[in-house]
Amino acid sequence: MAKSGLMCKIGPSVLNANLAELHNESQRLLDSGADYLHLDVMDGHFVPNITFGHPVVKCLRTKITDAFFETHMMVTKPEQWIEPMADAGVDQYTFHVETCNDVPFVCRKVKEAGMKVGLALKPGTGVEAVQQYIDQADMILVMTVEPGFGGQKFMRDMMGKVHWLRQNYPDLDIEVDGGVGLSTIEACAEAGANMIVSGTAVIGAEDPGKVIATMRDIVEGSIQKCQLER
Ligand SMILES: O=C(CO)[C@H](O)[C@H](O)COP(=O)(O)O
Ligand SMILES: [Fe+2]
Repeated sequence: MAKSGLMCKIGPSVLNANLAELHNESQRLLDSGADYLHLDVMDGHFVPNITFGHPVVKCLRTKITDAFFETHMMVTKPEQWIEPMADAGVDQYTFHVETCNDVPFVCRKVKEAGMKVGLALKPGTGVEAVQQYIDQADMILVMTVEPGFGGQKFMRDMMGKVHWLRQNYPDLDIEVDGGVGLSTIEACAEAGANMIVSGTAVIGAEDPGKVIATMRDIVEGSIQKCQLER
């Protein structure tokens, strides 16, 4: 039996939380069992919405020193924010290939700045847009909503991309983001996603810890099943 190091990781998004309480809300999610924080950065150009940038992330880092921070960069110029985000204490810099003229250059710069590289795909972008760069990335993010807003409906037809990536790259970290919760996690797990972003479904839950634990059980079950079949 082939052995894989694939791990399930649950990374809540604070996008729809009360951002006046960013530190407390983030800490509550980590105390509820989150493995990392998914921080949605929007510039009002790449997506029709604005959230926060590196100054806010830097402040949050002074309060939360030990958690893994991923920034999901929904910005027109991903190369512009590499240094500021590294300085803010970001661990993984996930940027969209649609807006990037030179993906290998940005991957290299992100690594040189000491961060992991995530490559993100909008729903309309096929996996062929990242295929040639997979060896330069630590993770591929398959968006399951149009980026820009939390609380949207999960796009089930994105699972074909996740499945294709998992079939071809058994040990790759594959993240899903958008509309993921208890009613959609099985589809994500069966397709092969191992990094799960969940915003509204976790933030709005009476017991976020229970939602995170249930999603983890389902994803870990799929990873085990997949390993047994290999
Ligand atoms: O990148 C995003 C939106 O562009 C968010 O991460 C995502 O939408 C999470 O929120 P929800 O689970 O509520 O959909
Ligand atoms: Fe996101």
